[in-house]
Amino acid sequence: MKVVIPSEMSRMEKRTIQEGFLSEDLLMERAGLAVARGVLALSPFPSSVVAMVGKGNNGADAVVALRHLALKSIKTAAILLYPEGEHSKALSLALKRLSVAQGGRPDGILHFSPQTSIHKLRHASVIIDGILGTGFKGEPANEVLVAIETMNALHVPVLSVDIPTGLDGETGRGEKAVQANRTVTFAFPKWGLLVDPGCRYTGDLVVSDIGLYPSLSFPAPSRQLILPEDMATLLPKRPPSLHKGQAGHLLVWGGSDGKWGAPMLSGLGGQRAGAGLLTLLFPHTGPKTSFFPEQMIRSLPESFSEGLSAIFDNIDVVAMGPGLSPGSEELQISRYVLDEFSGPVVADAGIFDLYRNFPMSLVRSNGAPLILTPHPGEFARYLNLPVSTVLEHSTELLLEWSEKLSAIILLKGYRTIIAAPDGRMTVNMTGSPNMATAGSGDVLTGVISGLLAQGTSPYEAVILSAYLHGLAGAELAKSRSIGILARELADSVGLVLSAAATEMDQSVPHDPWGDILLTRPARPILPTTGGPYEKI
Ligand SMILES: NC(=O)C1=CN([C@@H]2O[C@H](COP(=O)(O)OP(=O)(O)OC[C@H]3O[C@@H](n4cnc5c(N)ncnc54)[C@H](OP(=O)(O)O)[C@@H]3O)[C@@H](O)[C@H]2O)[C@H](O)CC1
Ligand SMILES: [K+]
Repeated sequence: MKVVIPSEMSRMEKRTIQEGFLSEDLLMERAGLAVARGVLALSPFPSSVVAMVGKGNNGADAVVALRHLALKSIKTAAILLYPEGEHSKALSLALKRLSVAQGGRPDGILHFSPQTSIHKLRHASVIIDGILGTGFKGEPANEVLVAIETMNALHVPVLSVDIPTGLDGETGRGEKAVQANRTVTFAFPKWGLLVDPGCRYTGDLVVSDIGLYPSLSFPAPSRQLILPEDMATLLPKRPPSLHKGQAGHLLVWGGSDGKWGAPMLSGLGGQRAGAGLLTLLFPHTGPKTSFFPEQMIRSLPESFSEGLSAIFDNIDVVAMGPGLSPGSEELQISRYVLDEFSGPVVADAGIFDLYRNFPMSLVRSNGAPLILTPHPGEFARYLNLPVSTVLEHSTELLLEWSEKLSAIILLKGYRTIIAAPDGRMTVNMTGSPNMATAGSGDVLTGVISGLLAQGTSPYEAVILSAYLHGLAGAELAKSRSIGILARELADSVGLVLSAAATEMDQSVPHDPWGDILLTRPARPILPTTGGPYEKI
């Protein structure tokens, strides 16, 4: 599904109006109706609905919604943050119409003051947040901050129009934003609503079609969200005559004393994703058998400088780094893999420590595909940045470094983000807290590599793996929400992959109006920055 940033959305809106396809008035009418439906979904029989109204069209949408509710005999009030003289034209008109629908009630349209508005707000069944939408830039001004704090301090359900006020729709940043129970966004989800920490403020997300000009001639979507319907086209094809030699040979290189399990789990992830053959490459001091009998072991010779080509000759994909401890030999082998091996390489875990003093060297001189799969702690160490910076600026950092390294980068997290050097970005919404267990990330590295081994193209393999890996965790959570093992997660990947290939329900949930409901997270948890990732 296409995902946009606010500036892109405003351009589309302008174009729709310029082309004479729909007027601003009609677009707003549809937006306001969608918000009114959203209010009734939160509270089917509201005693009163109050909207906090800024000066622009976000506020106008909220006022249109109030009019539709007022016409259903629901008690409504618009609380204005700015004097009439500062209102947009559309907002002024929407307020005039609201006043008619309210029968000219004097307490239907009021001015905001923290002291006098609190009573109305506290007794509302739902508060509509129409303070700022896609027009928001920088940090919320003081008067907006006061309004945000007032709303967040109350225990009244909040519905945000388009974007929770204070949230940056381009990056998902927003230290002081409205904590919404539901956000009704228009036409396409905004990137900042989906990524962490923005998703924690959004609540349930409804994407409502407001009838934009069809086939807007914008470039192919640069940002997207993976939905079940995208899966079928991405899955590797397995013809009836397939034999293991055609399903790809994956080599996982990694491990060190105390960490031999990591590459084994990556191998298992690759096998559960369908790789035909799996070899683990260990130093000569490493184990000679795997925990899993289906995995072959190859030991590096004591002096390996000449023997590397024989090892990598018949390999289709290399995954390197799980459990790896950095050293000069490791640097030498990684250089061989990056520069001489011609297939795709997936680099994880120990590789980031290996290259942390010279991050710009983690590139492939032969131009073959490179995929990096750090978690925020690894990415922060690799870039020599605080973890909090990586978490706050994940969108920008991924775009910058994926271009610099000509690599696809997948940043693991509550909402995993994937960036490609050409500027494409994908956010993944599947997952479950039961995946917070050692070896989860190793399995993901394996799943990506396993799909690559079967010929899936790199970007597609990465986004599909993120989706499947999260789905596997969510499926497991149905029977066990705590205490799962990474090997069980790998098993679950195999099951969801099989189900996806055969019988998966490929429709996106939607209500009778056609509004798409994207997520129903538990009561939002406030974001954390830094800390735990530094320890792993
Ligand atoms: N997408 C669509 O097709 C449609 C969207 N609609 C709705 O319109 C809003 C966007 O409306 P817009 O008027 O462009 O912008 P806002 O309402 O979000 O913001 C209005 C003013 O807010 C001021 N501003 C900006 N940043 C801040 C800040 N940090 N603190 C305080 N105030 C801020 C700014 O005014 P200035 O005078 O300060 O420049 C903005 O002008 C969209 O979100 C949808 O809800 C249409 O209704 C239907 C079509
Ligand atoms: K808003």
